[in-house]
Amino acid sequence: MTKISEETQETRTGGLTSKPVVERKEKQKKAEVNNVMQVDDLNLWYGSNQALYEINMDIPEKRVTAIIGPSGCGKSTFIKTLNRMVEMVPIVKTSGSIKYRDQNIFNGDFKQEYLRTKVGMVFQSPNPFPKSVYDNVAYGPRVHGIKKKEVLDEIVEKSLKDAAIWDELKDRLDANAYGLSGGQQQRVCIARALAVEPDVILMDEPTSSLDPISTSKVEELVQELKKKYSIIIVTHNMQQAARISDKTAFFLNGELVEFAETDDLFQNPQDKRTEDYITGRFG
Ligand SMILES: Nc1ncnc2c1ncn2[C@@H]1O[C@H](COP(=O)(O)OP(=O)(O)OP(=O)(O)O)[C@@H](O)[C@H]1O
Repeated sequence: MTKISEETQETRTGGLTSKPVVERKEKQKKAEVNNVMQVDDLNLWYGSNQALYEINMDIPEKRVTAIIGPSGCGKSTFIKTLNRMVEMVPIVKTSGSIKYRDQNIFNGDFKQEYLRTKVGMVFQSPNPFPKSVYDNVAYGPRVHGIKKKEVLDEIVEKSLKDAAIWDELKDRLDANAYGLSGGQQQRVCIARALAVEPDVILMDEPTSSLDPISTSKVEELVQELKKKYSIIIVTHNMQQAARISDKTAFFLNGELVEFAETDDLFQNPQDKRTEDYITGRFG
């Protein structure tokens, strides 16, 4: 049973990024997929309020994994747990384990700085520093001790190219990032995340504040980025999840209700709650 109509599928793709469903499925079947992160029995509490319940999830390498679900279901909490940013809230407690490349990130000897380098994050609203485009992108490498101008130049160029914004900005590297459009700012923030050579990129509703053209640029970029990086993207927009992700996780009230290949989840959901959500009966 097709849950999203042909017409919606046409509208949502706009002919930009999607491949025929059958072709995509074939590709996925052929490809051997490793996991970059593995979440086991994860629970999380804000003080006495439990926000995540017994989450088990293997996150595939070099794929786009979408997290969907109604407001307050724990999507942001979940992805911020993957790089332990959630623990910036002092009342947070967790149990269970999250492995990044087979090492438990909650272990005392797992360096948080290393985790944040390897598991980068892009936020809902573009948040460039009030500095030049160049300094924004060079910020992380400088913090990591890279000082040589030639090396920084190379990193800045490569990161902006990988974020598909080099051509637009190569003559404006000294311009203040605040003066860019929202969509350009978001791609500079993606370049800033890429500059420290992450492995996983967490994106928390990265297009929710962008116009449709900037949104489609970021969506196209995500398709490019997954060739090198593993991407986990929170989105309120089910059409976006269907357009750009390989796997989708549906969260509800802090539980992971269903996690499947995106086409399967949208076309043949196994749980009634998933079906009700994707067909718009709630949320
Ligand atoms: N800093 C915090 N302190 C206490 N409770 C919090 C905090 N952040 C989130 N929560 C609670 O945790 C639960 C999950 O929130 P979270 O923001 O992860 O959901 P979400 O699915 O990302 O929502 P939205 O789609 O609205 O962004 C909610 O009940 C929320 O109130």
